[in-house]
Amino acid sequence: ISNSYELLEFLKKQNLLKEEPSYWWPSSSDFEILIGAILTQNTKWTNVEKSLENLKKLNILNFEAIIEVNSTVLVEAIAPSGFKNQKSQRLKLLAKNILEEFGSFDNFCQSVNREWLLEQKGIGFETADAILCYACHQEFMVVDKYTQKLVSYMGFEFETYEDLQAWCEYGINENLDKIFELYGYEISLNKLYCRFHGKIVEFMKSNRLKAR
Ligand SMILES: Cn1cnc2c(N)nc[n+](C)c21
Repeated sequence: ISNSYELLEFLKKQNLLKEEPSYWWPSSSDFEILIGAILTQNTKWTNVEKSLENLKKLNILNFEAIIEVNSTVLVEAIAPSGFKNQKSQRLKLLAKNILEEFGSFDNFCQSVNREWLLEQKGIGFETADAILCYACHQEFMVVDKYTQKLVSYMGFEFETYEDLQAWCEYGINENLDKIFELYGYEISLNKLYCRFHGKIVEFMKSNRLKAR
């Protein structure tokens, strides 16, 4: 495997997403993905699902409710995903800033850029790209520790998050015609990034690599 297109081709053959939603990241609303992207930091996805379940029961998966809800209630609701005090403060602040700056979730998704997100407390490259890609459906690919591990198995080493991201995005963009053949239709670049990252995560979680 010499580029990210060949990696995608290899992963596609494993049918890793057959049980998964078409954009991989599960959600009944894109707003929920914004919250999940913060909650998933430094914890297992199953813990995030528990926190999201709690938030759904409280019916507070919207900006106004996240801002208004009593802090202790929010802290306890997101406790399963860890760092509950820090993450609840950051969720409230982010909801407030987005409402002030963009007025609505839809306008946020159309207008927000990576720089604005990176200025928000508690949002680094991976969280910003997860929000941009999965919640806002903009053309950014998420890379993470799973991606790092998989490409280093293939003999690639990258100094930075953005070098790894560039390698993943470049191979895809350079081979779009072959990818449309592979998928049998002109899949959007955002959906491609969503699924490619999802395949990498599911592949690494399936321990197929360790077994080899
Ligand atoms: C959405 N999402 C984010 N991180 C995930 C993970 N590790 N495993 C599975 N899913 C669905 C995830």
